[in-house]
Amino acid sequence: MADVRLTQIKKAFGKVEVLHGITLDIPSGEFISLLGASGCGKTTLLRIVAGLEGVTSGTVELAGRDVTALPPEKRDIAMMFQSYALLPHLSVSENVRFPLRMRRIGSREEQAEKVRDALETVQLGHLADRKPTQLSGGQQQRVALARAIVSRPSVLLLDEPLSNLDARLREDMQVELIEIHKRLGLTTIFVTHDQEEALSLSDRIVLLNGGNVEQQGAPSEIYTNPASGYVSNFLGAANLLPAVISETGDTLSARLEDGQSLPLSSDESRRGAATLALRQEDVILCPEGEGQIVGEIGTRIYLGARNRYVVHVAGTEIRVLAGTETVFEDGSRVGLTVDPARIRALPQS
Ligand SMILES: Nc1ncnc2c1ncn2[C@@H]1O[C@H](COP(=O)(O)OP(=O)(O)OP(=O)(O)O)[C@@H](O)[C@H]1O
Repeated sequence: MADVRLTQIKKAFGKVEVLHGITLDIPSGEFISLLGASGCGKTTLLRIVAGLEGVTSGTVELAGRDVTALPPEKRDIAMMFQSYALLPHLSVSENVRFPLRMRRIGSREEQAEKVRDALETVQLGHLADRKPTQLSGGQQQRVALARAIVSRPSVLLLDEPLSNLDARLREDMQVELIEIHKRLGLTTIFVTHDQEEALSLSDRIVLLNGGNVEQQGAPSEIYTNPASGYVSNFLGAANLLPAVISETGDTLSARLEDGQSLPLSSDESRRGAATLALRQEDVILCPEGEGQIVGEIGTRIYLGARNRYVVHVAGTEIRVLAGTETVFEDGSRVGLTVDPARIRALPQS
């Protein structure tokens, strides 16, 4: 059964409609990410699930119960925000206990035990008596997470919870989130505008665009099968090249704007004007004349274990991730090869 069911959710602020009829079923225990550019409506949708924002029309059901008209405290959910808002005058354990006190959940002893459990889960048991100001940013974030999970809500809502952390801490917290999710099995809705974070954490990604669902699916599915140029572009993974697809005898090829052609897999069903999506790691650079097409190196960006090249090809620029064994100099002509099975043909954008 779906743990969270959103049906035709519309939301307007004044005369401006920002959600245009979102329908989503989230099964129990799933980790789902709402991904999308700033202003696409992610936070508004999350606040609607939490009950912090009303809907203009549509329904919110939690565990089969219509909660559309219920206030947040009557919904079995917890939310963790980007600004984790710990109470500075309370100790770590008192902060974590706070929602239990507010909702009058359990006796004092039961509350103390739940707090200990939650702090152990985020590995902060040893800091229970500290004040938030005596903690690092990452530790404060973990206290906020403990506070969100202490009442064992059936649904956990996370609004960009890692965006205030530096890159290293962020990675640690991502791993921790995955582990906690596995251990507790909470249905989790995670809002982010960071595609890598969404790809690495989620069972399913829902990509929003301007208040509509643009595409949803497992991370690998969305990554390898973007339904539109927008998705492909948003995932930051693919280069988009205009092309015309045609068949000559048994061979299928895509003619680029400068007349060069790339072979396509015979499985490709699209014909005519299209947009090719080539992922940066799928384009192989080689000496000019050895590739399927030619281009010219614009810039090389050194990334440590890899190089990223900007390559001018067919009147546009594409990005290519390559190893460091061979270095191609700026301005040199190169060949480019792509396995036809790795090329996606999207509608013309
Ligand atoms: N209380 C409000 N009153 C009026 N407009 C609002 C209100 N809250 C949000 N909006 C508008 O609704 C749209 C969606 O906002 P929302 O915060 O949901 O986007 P978001 O995808 O979470 O963006 P971000 O990643 O920047 O937080 C935006 O255009 C925003 O300006």
